Amino acid sequence: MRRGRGLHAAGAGPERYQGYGRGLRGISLAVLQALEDGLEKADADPSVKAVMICGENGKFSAGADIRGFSSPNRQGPSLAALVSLIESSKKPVVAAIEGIALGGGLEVALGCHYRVAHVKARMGLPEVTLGLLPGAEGTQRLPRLIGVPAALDMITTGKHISAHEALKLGLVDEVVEANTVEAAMHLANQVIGQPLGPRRLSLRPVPPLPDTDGFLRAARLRVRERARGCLAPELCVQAVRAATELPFSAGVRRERELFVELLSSGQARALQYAFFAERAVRRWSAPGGAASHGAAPRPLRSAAVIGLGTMGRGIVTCLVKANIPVVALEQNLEYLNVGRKAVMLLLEREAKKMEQDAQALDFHNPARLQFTVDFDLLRDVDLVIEAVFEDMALKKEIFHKLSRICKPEALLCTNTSALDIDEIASATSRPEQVIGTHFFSPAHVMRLLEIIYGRHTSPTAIATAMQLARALRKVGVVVGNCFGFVGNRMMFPYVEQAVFLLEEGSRPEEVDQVLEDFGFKIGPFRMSDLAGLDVGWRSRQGQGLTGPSVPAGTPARQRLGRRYSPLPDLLCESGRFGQKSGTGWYRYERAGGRTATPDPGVHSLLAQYRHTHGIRPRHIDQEEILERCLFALINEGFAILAEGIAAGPEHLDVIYINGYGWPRHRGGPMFYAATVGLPRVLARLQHHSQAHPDVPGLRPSAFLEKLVAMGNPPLKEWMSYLSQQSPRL
Ligand SMILES: CCCCCCCC/C=C\C/C=C/C(=O)SCCNC(=O)CCNC(=O)[C@H](O)C(C)(C)COP(=O)(O)OP(=O)(O)OC[C@H]1O[C@@H](n2cnc3c(N)ncnc32)[C@H](O)[C@@H]1OP(=O)(O)O
Repeated sequence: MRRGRGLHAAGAGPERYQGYGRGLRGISLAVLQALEDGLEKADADPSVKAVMICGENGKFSAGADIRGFSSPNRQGPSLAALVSLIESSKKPVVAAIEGIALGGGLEVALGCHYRVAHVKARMGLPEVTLGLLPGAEGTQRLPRLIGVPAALDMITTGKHISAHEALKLGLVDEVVEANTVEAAMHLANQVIGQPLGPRRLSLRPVPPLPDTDGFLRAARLRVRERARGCLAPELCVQAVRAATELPFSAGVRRERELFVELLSSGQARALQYAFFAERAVRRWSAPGGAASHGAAPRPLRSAAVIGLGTMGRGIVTCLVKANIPVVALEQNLEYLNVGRKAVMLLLEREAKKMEQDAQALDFHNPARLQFTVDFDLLRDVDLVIEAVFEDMALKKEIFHKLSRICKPEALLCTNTSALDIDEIASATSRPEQVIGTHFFSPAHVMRLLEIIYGRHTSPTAIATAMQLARALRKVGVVVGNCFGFVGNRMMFPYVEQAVFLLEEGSRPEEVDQVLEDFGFKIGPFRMSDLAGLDVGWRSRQGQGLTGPSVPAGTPARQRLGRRYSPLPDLLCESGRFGQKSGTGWYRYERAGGRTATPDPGVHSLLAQYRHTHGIRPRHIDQEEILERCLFALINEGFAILAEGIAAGPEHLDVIYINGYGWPRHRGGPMFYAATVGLPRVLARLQHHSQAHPDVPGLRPSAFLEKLVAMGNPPLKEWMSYLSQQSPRL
């Protein structure tokens, strides 16, 4: 059998037919055409008794070309027609699934009469993650094959399942360890002459449930709750409902209507943008022209983590999960023992979640995970991640020690959320090996890794840190060095606006509600309570914004000539540190509790505060809350782009989606700004800035003004309007 590119249609008889495509980049029109031609020929050729369809290079198919959904020449309908054509073939058609069968690829396999999968193959219908539903009749065939609950789970989550799971569900007929194509040919030869009716999924009834309607109603509520405004999961449920209530052809029509609704919702465009943005950020560039394509990473065979606080514990856990042997270091035995217990607990929980793979973690083996107070054990590791608390002096002391102890090529990472990487690097004799790796809490869960290069960081160090992100299954985003880097720097004006809104008349729960309705996983006040209000308090003390170092006579609501709100400081001074102390912007059931309840104590504190400062509270509507918080954040994003701290708007969006709970179906803050339209963002910032002239965060960035003056160009062209690339890139 000859193998080319793309899905192949081949005869199990003497004639073979094949089609060509673009492999992982999706089923192309050429592949569709070739499959159609092949099938028609096979049907017409009496010497062909059966047909086998396989992919190229060990991959069945990654599905439709995602870029095609936003192009005027959409290929959708012909894919559905092809699936029907396969199913109606008079000769048995067998799918040989190797590697992956995703989306339209799996729908092609569902049109086949039999499916054979390689043991390592993975299958799924990830359309929902792209804001769509399986629109080539997949929502109608899958429930008929594996039942409503399992089909709904696959279709509404988009998860990939293993060959073994697929076999258990009845999605495939056979799983093989050897040659899948040969096994499929063998099966094809065996089934020649057997009746095809029962194998045609469109002719099968959907297996009934005791209460299908109740099940689907509950499922709809569940996905709506989880989706936070994202339409696709709910419409997926509606499509599956159609399969249970309508004949196949009417169900297909309903599927198509729902698909078109999703395609035109704007959310699909945002989610597809996010898909490509996450891939685009893998390509990075740094000062002096260094870039991903020219830099090779060093091997990462072992690592050390310094500091077993919340962040350190999570980082150790993800390194162990990534199969990288770790030395975990604390400053004394007492802290080490506390840290060790916490890490073991985390790993046990992770092992439970991973079920059959748990043994692979092997974390009781000292060769995999070692706890120590001895810096000398860091001598040979390839990578050190320092994760002590945010204290510049302490970090510098540690890095000075590291540069004496570690081997010369070891990568020295600091887990910091805001501190100057160059200053930390200056404590070493090898600043080219020093890099910032900003993990997000909980570090073993959150997908983002902000990677910050300093003035001297080498391209090899950046490439190695990106490799680390990949090994940890995180999305690494390379950014420049400035206070707060990208994520936190954009977060400061957002949180600042949220607090100003409280001064002016809002309540924490109102502001949170508006932002959670927008789609954020958690509003700014719930988030601050979760992170701990003392963290920001300590940082503001360090910056001289609050505490004894503030010069006498400084107005309470002003610092450095700009508006300042002492409200968060007042909360901390009264022992309100958030969840950990049981009170913060909200009240919790106990210290460490997680259920936030609006707190009358905070309401009266706000009333008292406004009275003290002569502020007359006013009603603030949802639009103002949204605009002031979001546009301030976006405005900072434009300043970051103009300064060259990030290579493009996609970087900011990927950071926000993966690290800050920005709703993915809104594509990230910069994509959202483009959706709203830059002229409107500018006009509203101008409006709010006029109302609050002492708030620099609302003053429109020059880059935003320039883009509007240049006619509101599309997001992908923004960076070309910077007069020269910033010195940092
Ligand atoms: C007018 C309306 C009519 C209504 C009728 C509508 C009918 C609808 C018909 C069909 C529905 C079918 C829908 C689909 O099939 S949607 C696509 C579903 N597939 C996916 O979502 C898979 C997406 N891809 C992945 O998850 C991964 O890429 C992977 C698991 C396949 C491989 O992962 P990895 O090895 O990590 O590689 P990369 O992710 O880095 O990918 C490499 C490279 O390939 C690009 N790419 C991957 N998949 C696609 C794709 N499906 N389309 C386009 N491009 C794809 C990816 O972007 C990378 O590109 P690079 O960054 O430029 O290298």
